[in-house]
Amino acid sequence: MSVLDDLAGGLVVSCQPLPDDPDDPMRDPYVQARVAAAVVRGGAVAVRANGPADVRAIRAAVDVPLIGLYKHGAADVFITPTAEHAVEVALAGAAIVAVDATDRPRPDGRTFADTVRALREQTGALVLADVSTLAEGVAAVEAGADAVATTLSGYTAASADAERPDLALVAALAAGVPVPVFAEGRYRDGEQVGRAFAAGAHAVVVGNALTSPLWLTRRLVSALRPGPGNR
Ligand SMILES: CC(=O)N[C@H](C=O)[C@@H](O)[C@H](O)[C@H](O)COP(=O)(O)O
Repeated sequence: MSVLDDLAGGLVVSCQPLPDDPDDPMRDPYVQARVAAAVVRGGAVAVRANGPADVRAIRAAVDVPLIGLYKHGAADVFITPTAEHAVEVALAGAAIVAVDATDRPRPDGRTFADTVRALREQTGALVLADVSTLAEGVAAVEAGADAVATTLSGYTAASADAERPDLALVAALAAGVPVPVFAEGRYRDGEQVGRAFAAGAHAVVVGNALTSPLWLTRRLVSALRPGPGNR
């Protein structure tokens, strides 16, 4: 039995500050650990978290498996861009490490397969490949990924026109790769989560719609403002 089996049919909650706002007041490991404790109390089967400090704090606060990632740098590939980032977040307490597995150049010039190999040599963590297309998912599994996630659909040139959330990619991956598929990215309500499971998702990851007061408030405030379509 792998830790992935424990997540089948479950809701994973991503507990992270907003990446595009360095002054998000939620950017604090203690705060993220309390958010994680709340979502686990509410029924989350796993928590996704960014960076060794948050992963360590959350690891101490909850008993569920952690999906760790390490956002770093300003290059296109910024979700766990190197093997060193992957190892660091695994050693902080992530049972599963999420790594960008898109076909874009990586900042260290190595391949996704190199990163998977290094992580395996140094830790017991599993690898969740964050992809934006079916082809990237197939390549990631060939390179050794234990699971794939639709996290980066809508964030790459190749997926700019994809639906949001990308249920078609969930269905294509579920039919096209022999590993668990995580539906992630822009899931906002229970109806969308249900559709992801119906499309073949192993688990569904929800972030901002559950864990970011900043994102939620900005969204509501901008909907209240008079403007085209809002009158
Ligand atoms: C593209 C990127 O950087 N995604 C990140 C991945 O960890 C997070 O910023 C997202 O919040 C997460 O994927 C969950 O998605 P949403 O918050 O839409 O439910």
